[in-house]
Amino acid sequence: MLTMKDIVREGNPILRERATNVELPPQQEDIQIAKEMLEFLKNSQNPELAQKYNLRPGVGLACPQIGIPKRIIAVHTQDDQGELYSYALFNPKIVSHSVKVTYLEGGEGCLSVDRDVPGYVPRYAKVTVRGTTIKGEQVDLKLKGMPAIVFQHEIDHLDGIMFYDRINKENPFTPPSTVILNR
Ligand SMILES: O=CN(O)C[C@@H](CC1CCCC1)C(=O)N1NCCC[C@H]1C(=O)Nc1ccccn1
Ligand code: NI
Repeated sequence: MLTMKDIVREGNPILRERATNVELPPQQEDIQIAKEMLEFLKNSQNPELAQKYNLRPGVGLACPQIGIPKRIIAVHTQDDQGELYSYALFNPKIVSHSVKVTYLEGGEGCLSVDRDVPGYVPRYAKVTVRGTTIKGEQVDLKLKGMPAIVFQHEIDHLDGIMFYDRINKENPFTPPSTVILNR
């Protein structure tokens, strides 16, 4: 099982690389990786297991974070209606998004970042994410709220982008507003 020792931390160049697409249909090796990533998230959200194995609770994980530069992500989170979003996706990409931008009030963190980096992280309020599931099916996930934010955080990892890259340098707490460009 994956534990925190498997999570690479900032400074490791792999977090700044572009991860490579996995071959489709997904091969056994990649399916195994995806399953272990999802398992880690479930374990990390189980108080007994998190304590027993000293896991930091995670709602998402990207393959580069376990030292493998492949385009595989796992998400295990709830939306504000309490609906569970539990997915492992191969080669995920945002195929459409809202103009509207949102952000987590408390800012974001990262299991690969052992420090607090305050500030609002602008995210699209709604996204459609296309990817391939462990079963080999292509899905288009229409997401908003927390799931939308988590998927965007994970897909950024596949392109070597860390959450703090998106925080406004001048004023980290400027609420990211959607500027409709004046034509
Ligand atoms: O790339 C993936 N990662 O780095 C794990 C991150 C991913 C989330 C950060 C913001 C959006 C996606 C993660 O899950 N965390 N970041 C560090 C703190 C703990 C944890 C977290 O935010 N937990 C949480 C948040 C809301 C509700 C419940 N739990
Ligand atoms: Ni992260």
